[in-house]
Amino acid sequence: MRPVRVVVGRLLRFDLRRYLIGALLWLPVDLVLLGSGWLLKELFDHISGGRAASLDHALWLCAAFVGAELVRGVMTVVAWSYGVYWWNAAATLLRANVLRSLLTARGPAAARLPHSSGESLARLRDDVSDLVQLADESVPLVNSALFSLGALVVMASIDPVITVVLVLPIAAVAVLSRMTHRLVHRLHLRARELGAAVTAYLGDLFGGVLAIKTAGAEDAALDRLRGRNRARREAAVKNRVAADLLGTATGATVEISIGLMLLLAAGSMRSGEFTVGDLALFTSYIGWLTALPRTIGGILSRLPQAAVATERLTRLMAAHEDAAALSRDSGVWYHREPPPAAVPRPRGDDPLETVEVRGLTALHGGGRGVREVDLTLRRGSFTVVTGAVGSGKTTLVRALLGLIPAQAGTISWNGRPIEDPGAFLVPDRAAYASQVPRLFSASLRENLLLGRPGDDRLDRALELAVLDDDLAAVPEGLDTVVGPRGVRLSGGQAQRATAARALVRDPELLVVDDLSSALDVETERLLWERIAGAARDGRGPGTLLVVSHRRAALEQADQVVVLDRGRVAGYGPLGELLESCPELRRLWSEEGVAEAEEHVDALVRDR
Ligand SMILES: Nc1ncnc2c1ncn2[C@@H]1O[C@H](COP(=O)(O)OP(=O)(O)OP(=O)(O)O)[C@@H](O)[C@H]1O
Repeated sequence: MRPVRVVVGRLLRFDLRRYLIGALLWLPVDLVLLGSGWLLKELFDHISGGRAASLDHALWLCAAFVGAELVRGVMTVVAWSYGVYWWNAAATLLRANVLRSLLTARGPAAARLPHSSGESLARLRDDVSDLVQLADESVPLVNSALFSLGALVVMASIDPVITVVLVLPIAAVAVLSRMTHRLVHRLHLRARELGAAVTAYLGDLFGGVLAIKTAGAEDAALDRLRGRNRARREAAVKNRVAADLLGTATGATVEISIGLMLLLAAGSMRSGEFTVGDLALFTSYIGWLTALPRTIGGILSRLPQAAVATERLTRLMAAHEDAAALSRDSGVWYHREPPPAAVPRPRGDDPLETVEVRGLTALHGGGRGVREVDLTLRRGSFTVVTGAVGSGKTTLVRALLGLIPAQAGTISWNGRPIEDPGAFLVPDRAAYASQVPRLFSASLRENLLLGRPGDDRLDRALELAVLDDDLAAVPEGLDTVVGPRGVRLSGGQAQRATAARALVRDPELLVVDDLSSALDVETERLLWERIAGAARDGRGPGTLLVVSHRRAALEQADQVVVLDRGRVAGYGPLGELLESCPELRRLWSEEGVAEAEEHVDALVRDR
């Protein structure tokens, strides 16, 4: 439970002033209750003739009671509205810390994310809410404890015996909550898990609408959704029934208490020791006295939920970050402007001379990947990684860039080992254009710059990525909204946009993962000619690491790395390898056939 204490403690402190103001606003709400009970007692004593009756006095008491209740109503609205602000700020803090760690902290973020984005979102929504809710319970806990103390003192001063007897059923509520909290927790957790599973599946469905339609799998997909929803509904009903049963037991306690009080008070009332006003006061306090055991029961049942939430959220963050980082006061910018973003590293600071990879082993869950790869990238070199499908090309470049974890090996920059490649090999030291393009629903300009200032680098990047002609064809040029909610670019355009996004960062090392899947031979040839030409003239990234099996790329290369089932099968200049490496010869001849076929197809199309 220590991590939960750390998170809740920090949540309470991060905006202490607002938290205290919120708590103080609730205080009168509970204290007015004490006063209302006393006013009721006075009123009923007057009406029942327990005191010398005076209509004026009774009316004043009525007015005071109504006034007190009005004040309580207004204070409830004010305190609640203010509390919402704190609640949201606390939730934002947790979410911002998780996102910050996912986006910036050391270590590959992909390894920390659950399999579906829907599940990640469900965690950011539900787990965060569980933690903030627990912290928020501290206010009713203190207030109901203060009210209970005050009420018990007042009641005991009137009739200590009845007070003690009344407390017994209320104590029973606390015991009941304690006894059932494991069950309630288990049911809650199950409902949460199944809810997250439905959210995750919906996310998959939305992402895969086209695949489902083209496979004619609509019914099967809906059946599966219904199945998951059924399980979720059953869990939700059980969860609700358990919570409501507990609530009903609490309500019944109040009625039992009132019954007990009537039985016990009957004799004293006849003798006049216990007045109608006392009865009114006791009745008005009893209902509110159950708030304390209910709040304690609620906190006890939330504690295990909060432990699960803390663990799940911490797992989304980098390995070295813990509950303290989850709730670190990194600032929530509601009313102020956030501080300016960190200024990119100035150029010329330790420029790339060599990047050396030694004994790099990066394996996926099934044991596939790359083993013991050695490779040296010199300033100004053009290196092509090639190999058959599944030979480990993507794994190699991603492990080099620290985007997936490596089990062994070192990567050095100018002879010095890089401790955390994921944090070090970033723009403008290195930029990566991945094989699968990812465009956001924003203008093409925003997609390429992603927060960088736009300058002449953008035009140059568009030209090097052979996107300049395509731009003329899209309706609003760089201002055209692309991505899932905009104009759909073709596969080749999207891949070149990804390449342009990497180029605009003006990196010293440009890493490009297999563009050939969506580019025709001629476009790819033009692209490598432009990029290699720019590297020679100093107008583009000096050092290139490219995954490709196309002749267009291989012909530009100073050195080629041939991978075969995760191991280096050949490493050197193209000419030498074509003589010494059978695997490259095989790939080269296959590629020649493919290019010839593509050429013939183009001729037929043009005719
Ligand atoms: N996330 C993963 N989990 C498990 N296995 C993986 C994962 N990613 C890749 N692999 C496996 O690792 C091996 C190398 O994959 P990789 O994507 O690096 O090959 P590649 O040479 O880039 O293939 P392609 O030419 O198809 O892009 C393959 O056998 C692949 O199935």
